[in-house]
Amino acid sequence: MKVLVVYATAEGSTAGIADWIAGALLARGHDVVVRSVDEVRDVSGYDAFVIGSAVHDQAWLPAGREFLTRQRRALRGKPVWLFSVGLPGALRDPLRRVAAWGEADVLVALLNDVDPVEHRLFTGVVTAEAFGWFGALVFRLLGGRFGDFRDWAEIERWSASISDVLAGIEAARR
Ligand SMILES: Cc1cc2nc3c(=O)[nH]c(=O)nc-3n(C[C@H](O)[C@H](O)[C@H](O)COP(=O)(O)O)c2cc1C
Repeated sequence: MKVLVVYATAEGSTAGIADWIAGALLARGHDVVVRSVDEVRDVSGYDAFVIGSAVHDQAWLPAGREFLTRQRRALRGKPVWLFSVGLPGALRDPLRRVAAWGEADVLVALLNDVDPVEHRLFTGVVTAEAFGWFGALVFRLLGGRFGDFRDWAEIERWSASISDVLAGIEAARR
């Protein structure tokens, strides 16, 4: 099975997560290609998909949403995993929990186009520069922290679970 890992990023941390997932699948013997959504026109050669986007204003980046809409017919009937990259891990409770609840809203907006096996929300890299001075000030006042919050162990575990499902599908086809 040929797997496409594809991502939409503004600042690069989603690309890093996509690269990690692709590497983890490759290490488990899968045939994997990793690309930005802007680089992919035709997905007909792929059998499974891991698709991720950074979250801005509680929604996927337009390039990520457009990819799903553009490819919805090609994705139908194929296993698709979705991941979103936001900032819950950069906040403290109770705001962290409120931000994590937003996962449902982010996901619901995607379900018109795709019926995923699973969706995960990861925390990415949060920088003051990306927010601008006012946004950064508000974020700090809310108790937010800047930094790289990507949890590689969690991402590795998720990649391993994807690999197990792919292996099961491959075994059933033999
Ligand atoms: C303008 C802006 C808006 C954002 N809005 C949200 C949001 O609504 N929810 C969230 O969880 N994270 C939000 N974030 C945080 C980013 O999703 C997070 O920093 C992520 O790691 C960015 O991924 P990227 O480096 O691939 O662009 C926002 C970041 C920026 C710069």
